[in-house]
Amino acid sequence: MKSFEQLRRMKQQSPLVHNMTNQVVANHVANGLLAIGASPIMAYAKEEVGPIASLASCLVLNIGTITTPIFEAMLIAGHAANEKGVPIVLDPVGVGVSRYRQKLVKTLLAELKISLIRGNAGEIAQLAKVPWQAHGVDSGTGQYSMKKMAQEVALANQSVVAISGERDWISDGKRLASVDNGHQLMTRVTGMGCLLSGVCGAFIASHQDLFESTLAAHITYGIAGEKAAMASPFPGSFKEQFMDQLFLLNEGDQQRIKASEEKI
Ligand SMILES: Nc1ncnc2c1ncn2[C@@H]1O[C@H](COP(=O)(O)OP(=O)(O)O)[C@@H](O)[C@H]1O
Ligand SMILES: Cc1ncsc1CCOP(=O)(O)O
Ligand SMILES: [Mg+2]
Repeated sequence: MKSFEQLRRMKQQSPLVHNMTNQVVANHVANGLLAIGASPIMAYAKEEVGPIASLASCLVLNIGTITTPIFEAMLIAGHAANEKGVPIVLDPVGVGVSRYRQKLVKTLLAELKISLIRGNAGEIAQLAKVPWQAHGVDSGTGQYSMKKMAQEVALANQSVVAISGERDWISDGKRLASVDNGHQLMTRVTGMGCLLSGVCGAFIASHQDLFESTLAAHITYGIAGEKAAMASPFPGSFKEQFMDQLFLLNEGDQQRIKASEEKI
């Protein structure tokens, strides 16, 4: 796994990541992307999202506080990105909480070519149509195999799928990997999944292989979480430490990798 080589390449390129994210986390996502070495831009107006998505290195669509005008702008941005071959990440935040979100996500998946669908177990379970007790925007609980869910949703949508949690699962339908890096405190700060979606976008933008770059993003992000938790055991200071650790990630952290690829 050449995760840190990919991190270095990403930093060199400093990809422009166009985020159409939610109101809760926009600042957190922009700061995290800057800390790790990417270049964020947030833009939502239908009049400008097409040109911005066309010149970006990646487009991230996050439905966390979606409204109909933003949804319509996402379609414009998405079509522009697809036309130029700009990869799209979809974070279906809380897709299980309302029929409205389900309908919007269905349309996004039908109309756009999405490179990566990244969400927690509750969100991906909703897309997989398997029983799950999601808890608002949090993952909740369920019995269905996460690795099966990742594979199935990847095959159904012809995209890479990443499910986050204590163990992350990444699949493109043919390959499957798990990542055990990360720390429980990451669930005590809002926007940690949303920022991960942005970071995945930055890695994908800088590498040819979607599966490998998604894996590298999860590994490095999880390691930053572990290092931040060593320095601060409480959510407020953890959040600040986490930003610092995104900035400090380097090849010396290689030995912290806890990930494996499985044959399927
Ligand atoms: N229990 C946990 N232990 C370790 N890391 C976790 C745990 N839960 C989530 N993470 C990490 O936190 C990050 C955000 O994941 P998650 O909380 O599932 O996303 P979301 O905020 O979208 O629900 C990921 O990097 C994931 O690996
Ligand atoms: C709390 C909340 N409500 C709507 S979006 C949002 C943020 C979700 O962030 P994350 O999925 O990264 O935990
Ligand atoms: Mg989330």
